[in-house]
Parts: sequence; structure tokens; C-alpha cells
Amino acid sequence: MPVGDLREAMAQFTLQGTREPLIGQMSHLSVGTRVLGEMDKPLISRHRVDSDGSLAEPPSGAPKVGILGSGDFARSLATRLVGSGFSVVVGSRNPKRTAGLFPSSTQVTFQEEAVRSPGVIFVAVFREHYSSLCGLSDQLAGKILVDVSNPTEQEHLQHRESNAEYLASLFPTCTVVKAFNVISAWTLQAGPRDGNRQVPICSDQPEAKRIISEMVHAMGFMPLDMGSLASAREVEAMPLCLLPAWKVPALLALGLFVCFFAYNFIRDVLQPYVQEGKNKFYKLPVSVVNTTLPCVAYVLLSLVYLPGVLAAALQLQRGTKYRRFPDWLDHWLQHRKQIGLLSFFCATLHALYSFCLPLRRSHRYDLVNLAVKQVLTNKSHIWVEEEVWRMEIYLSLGVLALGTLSLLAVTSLPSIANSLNWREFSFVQSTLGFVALVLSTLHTLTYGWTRAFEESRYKFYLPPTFTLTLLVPCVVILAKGLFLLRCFRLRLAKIRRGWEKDSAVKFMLPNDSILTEKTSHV
Ligand SMILES: Cc1cc2nc3c(=O)[nH]c(=O)nc-3n(C[C@H](O)[C@H](O)[C@H](O)COP(=O)(O)OP(=O)(O)OC[C@H]3O[C@@H](n4cnc5c(N)ncnc54)[C@H](O)[C@@H]3O)c2cc1C
Ligand SMILES: NC(=O)C1=CN([C@@H]2O[C@H](COP(=O)(O)OP(=O)(O)OC[C@H]3O[C@@H](n4cnc5c(N)ncnc54)[C@H](OP(=O)(O)O)[C@@H]3O)[C@@H](O)[C@H]2O)C=CC1
Ligand code: HEM
Ligand SMILES: [Cu+2]
Ligand SMILES: [Fe+3]
Repeated sequence: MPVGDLREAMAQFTLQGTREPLIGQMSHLSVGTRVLGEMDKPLISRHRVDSDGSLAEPPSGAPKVGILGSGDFARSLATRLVGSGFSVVVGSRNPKRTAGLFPSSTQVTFQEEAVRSPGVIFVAVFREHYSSLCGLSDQLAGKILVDVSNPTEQEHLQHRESNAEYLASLFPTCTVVKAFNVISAWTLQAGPRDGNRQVPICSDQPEAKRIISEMVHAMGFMPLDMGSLASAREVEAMPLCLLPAWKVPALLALGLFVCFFAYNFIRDVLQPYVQEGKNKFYKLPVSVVNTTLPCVAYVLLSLVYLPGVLAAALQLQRGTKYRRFPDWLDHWLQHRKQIGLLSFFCATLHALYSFCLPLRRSHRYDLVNLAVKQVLTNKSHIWVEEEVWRMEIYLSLGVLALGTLSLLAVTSLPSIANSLNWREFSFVQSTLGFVALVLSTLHTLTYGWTRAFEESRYKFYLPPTFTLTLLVPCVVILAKGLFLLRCFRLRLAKIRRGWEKDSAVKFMLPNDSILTEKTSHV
């Protein structure tokens, strides 16, 4: 789309009741010769940089955009807008102080002055200062205000109304568009080559949304239509929800690691030191870590499949699928992907550590010492058939388990997940994932073998570590098996198709009190 068209659209944008074109000043500027097609070229080439390194003047036909605020975000936004062929005017409470921070072609002036001519104004100010802009409402009437704000988690919980809707309520004569909040000041400045390219946009005014979408596009980002301004709260929550999705799973993994590490330290290092006076501290970096990591991986893997089992059990018990799961279960179900990927990460480390076990010097000394002992006691051939088989089998099972897990990890990459239909995806995630859990269990059982029953394996009365890890996975496997029984399977299938235990549907009218609850038979 030629820049002239965008200019025209911006100029013609009027609100009901406002006859004047929004972009008053712009409409009489001669139409620039630059076309937007040019804007599809790599962003960097569009910076017109002067010999002194500052950005050069934009051509006189460039569409004019206003920015309120002169902070980090305003600065990055101005730089990118100038680089994308827009002419920028910044409104500050103290233009003298801040002018030096902006590209030389940006006009930095007082707020009243800055909002006069542009039809599109970015509000790069924190929510608590929105009301300080109310003095500008006459000049702002009929214009497009772009809310770029990002609430903190606390603010998000505190206010039921999104920042954008709050801004709209302060300026009822303006059209508010929510955009750019998911882009960091850094990404804006560095250009869309780094980081996320998608910019979700929402507004109640389709024409305003279209204009901002074109601008987003011209700046090298991908506009994503999120509908009306009522979605602003959801859009504002997007940057908040990314990290928390990993926070709980990562803390869980860390917690498990610390617990298992302490347990293994007591068993493998402290016990020999205290009871036998042996120094086994050399085991800390590899051996103890490699007893800890597989336990964390294995328990995490079982925690990926436990909530599905709990959900199924809850549905069976309630006899309906039309009741919400408790919040903790809901959250758990949503974080399975992260828990699963952390499990895969630990399992991969465990495999690498296992390959390193025979490389260690301590291992070589052990072998040589054993050989010498054998010579001295005149033994020539040691070969315990059972031990040989046990090791061959548990190693093979471990490799198979890790191979299956890597299929799950690969399909969780968005590009690959998108190329699978949901049946293929759920076959890999649900069925193969469960197979990986069973293979890991067999790997652990064949590794452990009869050790759980040998008294010499109990250090300080503490059982071998692998016995502790078996509890949750075995519960999950047994429960899954139980749900495969005909009676449970048919009932679960019925419930998942909408059947209910009491074929009575209870409903309440909004005004009805609990006492007048009605029941109707369908
Ligand atoms: C390395 C790795 C990567 C992962 N990546 C992802 C990922 O990218 N995305 C993701 O969402 N998860 C991911 N996960 C998590 C996990 O694989 C999925 O959440 C998986 O779908 C869970 O399977 P499930 O069978 O427990 O649960 P669900 O498939 O949700 O099923 C829940 C329960 O209901 C039963 N059930 C389901 N449908 C029916 C039916 N129609 N009739 C009767 N019973 C039914 C199941 O047997 C189960 O008991 C990953 C895990 C790992 C280990
Ligand atoms: N930084 C980032 O990466 C991102 C920021 N955002 C959003 O952009 C907005 C601005 O953030 P950011 O630039 O980082 O913040 P800054 O604190 O750096 O800038 C805020 C600016 O607001 C202006 N302002 C206007 N009125 C007031 C007032 N009454 N009191 C104080 N300041 C006022 C100030 O400019 P002056 O003194 O010139 O008037 C100030 O520079 C926020 O809503 C933020 O959520 C969104 C996405 C990412
Ligand atoms: C290439 C893949 C794998 C290899 C080579 C491998 C190898 C090993 C080895 C050598 C041991 C014994 C460690 C020791 O002597 O201290 C072991 C134990 C164990 N492995 Fe694996 N493994 C693999 C994959 C997995 C996977 C995918 C899981 C589960 C997610 C897993 C879970 C365990 C557990 C729980 C133990 C017992 C730890 C203990 O209590 O000491 N392994 N594995
Ligand atoms: Cu969460
Ligand atoms: Fe959340």
C-alpha cells in the first residue's frame, strides 16, 4: 500500500460527530513519492543516517505521529517510527531537558503543542499519570490514542478495568487502540529481527484499528487483530503470562533437585564418612548429580501425566464434565508442557552424565584395584550372568525412553506442532508420552533390581533413592490401566461426550436467589 494511501486514511479518519479530518495538517502536505512497498525491504536500509551518525530529516510528505511521554519506550518508538518513514513529534512536560535524547529529526515540544496536528498519538506514559493528561482533552478530541502500557502483575490484579479501557473512559471523544505492549523498548530499537514480531491490536473502531495495523506493518512487525477493546485486558496479560508459565515448573524442578541431592549426599557421602571413615566427597560433582538428575526427570515425567488421571477420576466421580476443575488442577493441566520439557532436559543431562561415568579417573582406579585384588586372590574369570543382562537391559530401556521423550520434545516446537493435526499431536503427546513413562519405569526397575530388598543397601536406614521415585509413576500407571477397564472406559467416554449422571440440568436465573433454584428435566 503506498504511503500516500496510509496518509490519506489517517487524514480521512473522522469520528462520528467530528467533521474535521483528523490529520488536519497532513492533508495539505504534498503526497510523498515514497511508496510503502519500499518499506518491505530490510528495516536497517531504511535508516537514513547522516554523516554525523544522527538520523536525517524525514521527507516532507511523511505522515506525522505524536508521542506523549519522553521515557525509554517513547525514545525507542520515536527512533523506529523515524526509521520507518514517519515524522514524529514528542510531547514532554520538560522538552528542553529531554530533546537531546531523541533522533535529531524528531520534534520535541510541550504536550499541548505536540498533540495539535497529528491524528495518531501514542501514550507512552504510565497508567497512574493518565489523568494528568486530561487538560489536553480538547486538543485530543476525535483523534486516535494508542495505549502501549504494560501493567505489572500487581496492577493487573488490582484493576479490573484494563489500562486501555481506563484511558478510553478518561477521553470519551477519542478512539483508543491497544497495541505494542508486548514489544519491549529494546526490541523496538533493535528492530524486529530480534524477539517477537507479533503485535496484538484491539479497538472498538475498525478504521482506527486498520490504520494502526498499517503502521505496525510499516514498522516491520506483524499486526494481530484481537478484536474489540474489551480484549485489552487479555492483551495486557500476555507479557505477564509468559514467565509465570515457567516459574512454578522451574521451582518444582529445583525443589526436587535440592531434596534428592540432599538425600543422595547423606546416603553416598555422609554415611561412608561417618560410619566407615571413608572420604567419598569426590562423588559430589558427577556421581551424586547423576543419581539426582534421573530422579528429578522421572518424577517430573510422572507429574505430567498425574493431572490427566486426576481429571479423569474427578469426572468419573462427579459423573459430568460440565463442572470446573479446582483452580490448582486447572493450572497444573496448563503447565504440563513446561514440566515435560524440564523433565526432558534433566533426562538428557542424565544420559550425558551416564556416558561420562567410565571416563572418570576414580573409575579407572577402581578397575585396576579390582584387577589386582583378583590376581592376589588367584581368581581368573569373573562373569555374573545376571548382572550382565540386567545392565544390558536397563541401558537399552533408558535409551529407548530418552528417544521417545525426544519425539515429544520435537513435536512441542511450534513449527512442528503446526504441521501435525490434533490426533497426531495427541498421539505423540498422550500415548507416546505414556510409553516413555512406562519405559522409564522399566529402566528404573531393572536398574534397581533386588536392591530394594537387600539390607546392605540401606544407609542410615534410608532406602535406595530409586525406590522413592517409583511411588508417583506407579500410581499413574496403575490408574491409567484402571481407566482402560471396560466399565470405566465406557463411562468416561460417555461423560466426555456430554452425558451426565443425573440427567437433570440445574439452572438459575440471574435474579433468583439460591432458594428459588429450579430444576428442569431435559
Ligand atoms: C518432552 C515433553 C514435551 C511436551 N510438550 C507438550 C506440548 O508441546 N504441548 C502440550 O500441551 N503438552 C506437552 N507435554 C505434556 C504432555 O505430553 C501432554 O499434556 C499430554 O497430552 C498429556 O497427556 P494425558 O494423556 O495425561 O492428558 P490428556 O490427553 O489431557 O488426557 C487426560 C485424561 O483423560 C483421558 N482421556 C483423554 N481423552 C479421552 C477420551 N476421548 N476418552 C476417554 N479418556 C480420555 C486420558 O487417558 C487421560 O487420563 C510435553 C511433555 C513432555 C514430556
Ligand atoms: N519500557 C518498555 O520496554 C515498555 C514500556 N511500555 C509502556 O510504556 C509506557 C512508558 O514506559 P517507559 O517509557 O518505560 O517509562 P518512563 O518512566 O521511562 O517514561 C514515562 C514518561 O511519562 C511521561 N509523563 C507524562 N506525564 C507524567 C507524569 N504526570 N508523571 C511522570 N511522568 C509523566 C514522562 O515524560 P516527560 O517528563 O517528558 O513528560 C516520562 O518520561 C508505560 O505505560 C509502559 O508500561 C510498554 C512496553 C514496553
Ligand atoms: C540414553 C538414555 C539413558 C541412559 C544411558 C541411562 C543410564 C543410566 C545409568 C547408567 C544409571 C545408573 C546410574 C548410577 O549408576 O548411578 C541410570 C539410573 C537411572 N535412570 Fe537412566 N539412563 C537413560 C535414560 C533415562 C531416562 C529417560 C529416565 C527417566 C526419565 C531415567 C531414569 C533413571 C533413574 C530414575 C535411575 C535410578 C537413579 C538412582 O536411583 O540411582 N534414565 N540410568
Ligand atoms: Cu500458572
Ligand atoms: Fe497466568
